[in-house]
Amino acid sequence: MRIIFENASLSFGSPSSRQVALHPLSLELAENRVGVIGLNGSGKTSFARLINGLARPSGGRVTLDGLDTVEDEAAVRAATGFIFQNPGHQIILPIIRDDIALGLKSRGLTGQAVQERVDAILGRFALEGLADRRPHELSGGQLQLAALAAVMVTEPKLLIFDEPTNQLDLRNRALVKRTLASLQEQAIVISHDLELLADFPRVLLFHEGRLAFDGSAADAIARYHEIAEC
Ligand SMILES: Nc1ncnc2c1ncn2[C@@H]1O[C@H](COP(=O)(O)OP(=O)(O)OP(=O)(O)O)[C@@H](O)[C@H]1O
Repeated sequence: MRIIFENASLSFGSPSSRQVALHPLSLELAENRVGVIGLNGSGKTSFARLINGLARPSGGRVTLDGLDTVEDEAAVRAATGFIFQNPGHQIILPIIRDDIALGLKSRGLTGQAVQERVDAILGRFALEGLADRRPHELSGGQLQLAALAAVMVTEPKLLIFDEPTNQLDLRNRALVKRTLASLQEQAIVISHDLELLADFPRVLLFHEGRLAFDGSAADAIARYHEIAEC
């Protein structure tokens, strides 16, 4: 999808105590992989939430293949999948299989059609043996994959990951990294795990609500080190 920010901004609070999360931003993204880095509170999640319409711009507009995130909110939501920082919060039903089916049922699918698509996505992520478990019976990495499966079962064109390796050990990080690398879908990945983004073609660095750098992963990470140390 071609994502276009036209002077899009996001702020909170009343005019007398305004908190600017993202200053007006104009940019265009079409790469298959885009990384997003920056210090805590720099505006990364705000940027991501503007893309899928979870946040409405306070000024300007954001479009995805010409769909406006406000005017065409339902179509934008259907085209995008957001994988939250804490998969434990994302999975809401007690059994993994039922949670994965939920997104399909809420789109009006029933019976065999749901079963087939759930089985297909479980197979894709090698989760078949875990499908009847409860979320607390999975490891952090398995939970992250289950959350991803629950989003991907509805076949969004664009995936947005908010810190997918947060709190994962080295083995689970590697699992998530391999999974990301194997996805055909377009993905925007917010992460403090710089290794995860090292081979991304484009990385955006946010600082104090502004885009501070936009370019190769190596250059963005080098600039991030300079910012973090001052
Ligand atoms: N709902 C809100 N109300 C008020 N201020 C907010 C709200 N959401 C975010 N902010 C502020 O906007 C700024 C940017 O927040 P954002 O969550 O986009 O940062 P981030 O880069 O994703 O941070 P982190 O790495 O800690 O997740 C922060 O100063 C934050 O406190």
